[in-house]
Amino acid sequence: MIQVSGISKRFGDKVAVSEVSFDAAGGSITYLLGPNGAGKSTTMRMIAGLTAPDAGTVRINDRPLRELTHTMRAVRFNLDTFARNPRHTAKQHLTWQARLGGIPVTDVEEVLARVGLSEVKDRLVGRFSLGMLQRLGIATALLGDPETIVLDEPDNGLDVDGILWLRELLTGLARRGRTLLVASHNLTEVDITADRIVIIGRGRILSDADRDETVALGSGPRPLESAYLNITRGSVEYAGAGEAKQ
Ligand SMILES: Nc1ncnc2c1ncn2[C@@H]1O[C@H](COP(=O)(O)OP(=O)(O)OP(=O)(O)O)[C@@H](O)[C@H]1O
Repeated sequence: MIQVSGISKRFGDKVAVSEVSFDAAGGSITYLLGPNGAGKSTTMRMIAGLTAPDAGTVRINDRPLRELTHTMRAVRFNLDTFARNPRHTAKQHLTWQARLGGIPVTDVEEVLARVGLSEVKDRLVGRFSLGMLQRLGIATALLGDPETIVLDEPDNGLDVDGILWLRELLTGLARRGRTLLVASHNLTEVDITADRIVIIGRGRILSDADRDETVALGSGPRPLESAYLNITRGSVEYAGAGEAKQ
C-alpha cells in the first residue's frame, strides 16, 4: 500500500509536482498517466525515496518512507538507463544492485530467468538493445521480491512478445498481493491491466478513479483514450502543431 499525501517538488523556478495525493492499494495495479513533463517520474522518484519532496509525505504499508529500515527492499524502482555502467555485464549490474539494496546476491540468477535474460547475462550492458535494457530495469525492481514495485514506463522499447510478457508479470504480481505503481503512455495496456488510474497534468492531480470509472468518462471506439484526452485537455505542455485536417 502506497499513500501519497500532498507531495510537492520544485526544480529552480519549475514546479514539477504540486500537492499530489493518491493511494495505490496492495494486490492491484495503479497507473500514473499524464502528458510529457506532467511530473510522473518526479512523483515516482519521491515515492521510491530517490528524490526528497519539498513538502508532503509518502507512507508505505502505513509507515513513513524514512522509517523503513530496508527502503530499497520495501520499494523497488526500475532505474533509468543512466544508472547503468555500460562496461558491466547484466549479471554484474544486478549483483551490484542487490548489494546496494542489501538483497542476497543469490536472487540474481532467479531474477535474470524471470525477465528472460539468463542467456545474455554475461553480455555487456552497453551492447544491450532498448528492450533488453528495459528487462534489466524491471529485473532491478524485482530483486528481493519487494512488496511495492514502482515502474516508470516499463514497456518502452519492448516488442510484442515483451509487452505480453510484461502484462503477465504485472497481473501475476498483483495477484500475489504486491502493490504496483506504473507510469505509462501505453493506453492499450492500461486499459487491459489497470485497477486504478491516476492522471496528472502540469504537476497536479487531474483524475483519480477506478479503471471502469475512468473509462466511463470517455466515449466512442476507444473510451479510455477519449477520457484521457478530455481529462488532460489544457494540461499538455509539449504539443506539436498537428497535421492539416482533411
Ligand atoms: N532533475 C531535474 N532538474 C530540473 N528539472 C527537472 C528535473 N526533473 C524533472 N524536471 C522537470 O520537471 C517536470 C516534470 O518532469 P517529469 O520527468 O517528472 O515528467 P514526466 O511526467 O515523467 O514526463 P515524461 O512523460 O516526458 O517522462 C518537467 O518540466 C521536467 O523538465
